[in-house]
Amino acid sequence: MKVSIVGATGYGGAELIRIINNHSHLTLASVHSSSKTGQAISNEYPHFMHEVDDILLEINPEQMAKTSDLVFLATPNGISKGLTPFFKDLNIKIIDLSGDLRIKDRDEYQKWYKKEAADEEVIGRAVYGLSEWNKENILQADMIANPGCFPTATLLGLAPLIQNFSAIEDIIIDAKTGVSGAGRSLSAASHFSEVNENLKIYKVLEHQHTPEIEQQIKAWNQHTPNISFSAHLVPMTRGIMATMYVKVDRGTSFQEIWDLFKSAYEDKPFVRLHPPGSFPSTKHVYGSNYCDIGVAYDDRTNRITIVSVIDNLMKGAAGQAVQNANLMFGFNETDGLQYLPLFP
Ligand SMILES: NC(=O)C1=CN([C@@H]2O[C@H](COP(=O)(O)OP(=O)(O)OC[C@H]3O[C@@H](n4cnc5c(N)ncnc54)[C@H](OP(=O)(O)O)[C@@H]3O)[C@@H](O)[C@H]2O)C=CC1
Ligand SMILES: CC(=O)N[C@@H](CCC(=O)OP(=O)(O)O)C(=O)O
Repeated sequence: MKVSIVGATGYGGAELIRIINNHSHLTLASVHSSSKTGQAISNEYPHFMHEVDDILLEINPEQMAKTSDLVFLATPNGISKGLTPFFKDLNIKIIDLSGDLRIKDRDEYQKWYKKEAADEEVIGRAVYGLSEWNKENILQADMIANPGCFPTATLLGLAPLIQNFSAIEDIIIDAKTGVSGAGRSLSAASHFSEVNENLKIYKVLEHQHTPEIEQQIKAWNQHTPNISFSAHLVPMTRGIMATMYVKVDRGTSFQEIWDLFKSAYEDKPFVRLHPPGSFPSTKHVYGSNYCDIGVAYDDRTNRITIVSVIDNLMKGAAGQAVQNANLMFGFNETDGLQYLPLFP
């Protein structure tokens, strides 16, 4: 299968190139840019030198549909909602890495993203690509809204509880991310001297991933309460850790919780449970498509602590996007993604 990438000069696009270069069924047909056409992608990213030297092309949906079966849109929020209508009647599947097509309620999107939402029809067509939990719909889809990085870590950690435990009182999500989550473009917030030796909370009560997480947990169980979510910037390049505290309104036991997680994830190749009493760190998944999870239960407070880690550029973006492409085209779910994490 041939694929093209819009936004190839960004971190998500570059990670897609790295994976596709190693994939047995996906081949890179073309890379596209809105600002650097005519340059080689290896000029932008010298680590691709002699392996991927494709020239960046302009974004021409009709031309792309002639040479590709699938296009990845690795563009900032607000761009793909304008691009997707041009692909509408063309024979090409779409995986959008941005937040544009994830939120079904247009008013909610506008409230949290502070941008005009995509057309109703496009949003209706897009299938939410949380690979582990929406497989049946992804298999049939021709357009995927790839989940956000924090929602991926959070939802994989919460799923076994929300889906099976009806009595949940309260959910607090305390999340941390590395700086590559902000993309490649320059900003004061990701400046070395403002990130190094610093720990910063941001977008307090305003984070755009809040409605995405709530949309999915309420789809699993409509009685689930709203979440308290906070994001922190940590001086590291890659990685997300979501530490979640879930209060239940009846006594349970570690064994009951553990059994739910074990049965939820025993057949899911990219979700690994840490043995009781041990917890993952971001380096356990660095550069890989794994989501590692650790769980504990405090019988003094009736709170369950879940720690979920991913690499934001892999399972949080490009890795999950390729996992979804594998499902859409009927390949093995793990094709091209069987990297062991880079350690140390
Ligand atoms: N970084 C991460 O960890 C994650 C990112 N995402 C999402 O994935 C998407 C890509 O993120 P990321 O790669 O980090 O972002 P970057 O900022 O690194 O890259 C985005 C790319 O989009 C291109 N672009 C900018 N404006 C336009 C435009 N008007 N039309 C077409 N292309 C444009 C730019 O390339 P050029 O100028 O060459 O066109 C740029 O390189 C975003 O929506 C992000 O929210 C999702 C999960 C995790
Ligand atoms: C460090 C940092 O700024 N991270 C970004 C990650 C957003 C992202 O990539 O997700 P979307 O596709 O939903 O925008 C943030 O927290 O907003």
